[in-house]
Amino acid sequence: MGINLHSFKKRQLLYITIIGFGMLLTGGLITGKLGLFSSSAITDEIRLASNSDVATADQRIKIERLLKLIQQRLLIAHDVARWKWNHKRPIEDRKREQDLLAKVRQQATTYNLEQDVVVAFFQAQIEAGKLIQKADFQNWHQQGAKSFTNVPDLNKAIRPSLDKLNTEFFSALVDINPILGCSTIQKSIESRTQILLQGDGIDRQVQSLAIKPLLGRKSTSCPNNSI
Ligand SMILES: O=C(O)C(=O)C[C@]1(C(=O)O)C=C[C@@H](O)C=C1
Repeated sequence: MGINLHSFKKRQLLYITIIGFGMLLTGGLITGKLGLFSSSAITDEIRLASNSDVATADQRIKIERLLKLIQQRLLIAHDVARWKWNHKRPIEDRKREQDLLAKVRQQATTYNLEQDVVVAFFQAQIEAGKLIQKADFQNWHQQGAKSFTNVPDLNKAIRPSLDKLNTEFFSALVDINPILGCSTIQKSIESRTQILLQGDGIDRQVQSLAIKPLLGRKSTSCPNNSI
């Protein structure tokens, strides 16, 4: 009796599942055939509701390339901090920041990018890097850390490697710029950030500071998700 009841319940569940799938399938076919809900805004919403990352493979490559560059730049901040700790120099160097931002503002025109967007992006990278440096200093103060050995020179090695990254940043920004306004892309940047933008000192605050300018554009649905 127990066994019979069990198998009856199992069969009931199977029927319900089959009917459910059937309804979903016919529903999909009918809406597909009639072209109902075909506006990209609605499909985007449906996709977003079911999956937070619906970027195409090509779009993901662009997003990941940019996030990897952000990560690389942020991790260099530890070397900057070590050099400044050894040389008892303040974390902030306003002159260097101003020079750097003036340079990228100029470069933006060469790359056909909006100047203010580019400046905001690099400013965010500088601010995020400073958060990492400040956390390092705080830890070292608490630990009573001494001078570090084998630290690359700020002017001869570290700053040139930061500058070198800028060329790659521009190429990545040019690539991603046309799709930055898409809500799907913005969602994907946010979700890939949690996975890829990781490493020593890169906490949530640093992450969100670094990607904020990428999410600033008014979010619209992409007319065609295959851009
Ligand atoms: O070059 C430095 O001295 C750094 O500390 C790096 C950096 C940057 O991220 O580019 C960060 C903070 C300074 O105010 C200036 C520049």
